[in-house]
Amino acid sequence: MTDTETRVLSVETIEISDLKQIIPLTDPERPLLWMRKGQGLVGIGEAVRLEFEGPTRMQDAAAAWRELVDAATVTNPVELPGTGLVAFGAFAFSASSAEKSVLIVPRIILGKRDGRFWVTKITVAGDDRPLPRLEPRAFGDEYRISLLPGDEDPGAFRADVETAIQRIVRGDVGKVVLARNLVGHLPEGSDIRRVLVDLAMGYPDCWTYSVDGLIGSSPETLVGVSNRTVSARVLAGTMSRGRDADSDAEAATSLVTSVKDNDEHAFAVQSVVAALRPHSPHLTWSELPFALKLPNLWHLATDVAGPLTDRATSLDLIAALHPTAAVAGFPTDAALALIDELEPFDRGRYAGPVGWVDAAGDGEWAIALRCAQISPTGDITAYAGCGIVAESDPMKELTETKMKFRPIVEAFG
Ligand SMILES: C=C(O[C@H]1C=CC=C(C(=O)O)[C@@H]1O)C(=O)O
Repeated sequence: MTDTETRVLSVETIEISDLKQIIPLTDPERPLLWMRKGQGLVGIGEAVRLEFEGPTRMQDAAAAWRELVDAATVTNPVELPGTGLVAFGAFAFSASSAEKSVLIVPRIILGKRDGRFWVTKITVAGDDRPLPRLEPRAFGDEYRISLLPGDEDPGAFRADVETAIQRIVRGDVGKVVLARNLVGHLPEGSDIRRVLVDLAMGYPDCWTYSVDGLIGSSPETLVGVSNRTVSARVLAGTMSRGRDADSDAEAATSLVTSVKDNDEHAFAVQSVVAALRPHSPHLTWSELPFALKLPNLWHLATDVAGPLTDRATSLDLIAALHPTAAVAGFPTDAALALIDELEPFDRGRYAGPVGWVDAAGDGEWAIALRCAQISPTGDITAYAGCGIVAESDPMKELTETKMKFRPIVEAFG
């Protein structure tokens, strides 16, 4: 349902004794999923769909969500994060994107967290359709899909990085994040949950998500809000994993001591802290970033956290944070202008916020990285980008995009 008239929802969460695998429960062709370390949420069906676009898409979503929540009757004795009324969301990176931003309230949500399990059923006043069945569905046929260069070949991407470096040296911008894309096609009727299982098993410490055709495994928490506490994990600065234990340790050491990567990282931390401070004046974070190990690469990482001193919801905070310097650059406006000039494609929801929000406004939102968008006709577009600073080397940045494509390329292949 996409009209603007406020829906009256009736929501009931009950605790259940067990829930094994959650991915088989969601829809094979339009799965709704949010998962990390084996726990999370799946949605079945669509009770309400709200669409947004333009420069105020996140603020509009925050306002629409407040209205929907105010009109809902919620029975929720479980009171864990992710229980009661919840919407899954995915937002376009750019204010001028042709891709819609969405909040989707499923008809049924199943969740597991800290050894507890629940089912939430959501009905819309006047909607007499029976609720979808709540049982695992067998996986569809296996498939292997190759993803090939999309709007630019690797040489053109390297040339863009070279141009970006010149602009940085000239002083137009301090850092810019440039991305490229890969494309492929998913045959009709393919079971997308196969890719999600691969991502969730291969990258258990990342957020594996699927919202309205946007799928991926992101290591970066844009913002989490729980019990009036805000948290974020800022990533920027990347090194490939070593082939053996010694070279891997060396890779981690060279990342944490790299001036180029630390510069790139500092921009990203500053942008997050500046956006969150008005809502959380007593934020804390470590002075030096740590090396976060993923199966395909190392990242420089900083965890930021603090108590919220206002009534900001997680949707208000994604509006305040997006786009961070980890996905746009710094200063933001100059970086966005350079992205518009150099990237020959619409990023869609790549590098935008993806996650969920509940009735209290709490939620978990990642930056949509290591992802692909699957269109309703099966076209797949995968994205990966890199932070460019004055010391960047175009060839190394191209190699970095290849490492960042790995989760998605391997999950489809
Ligand atoms: C823009 C991406 O990664 C960002 C997050 C972590 C490390 C990054 C980097 O080292 O460039 C990027 O800022 C991407 O994966 O497409």
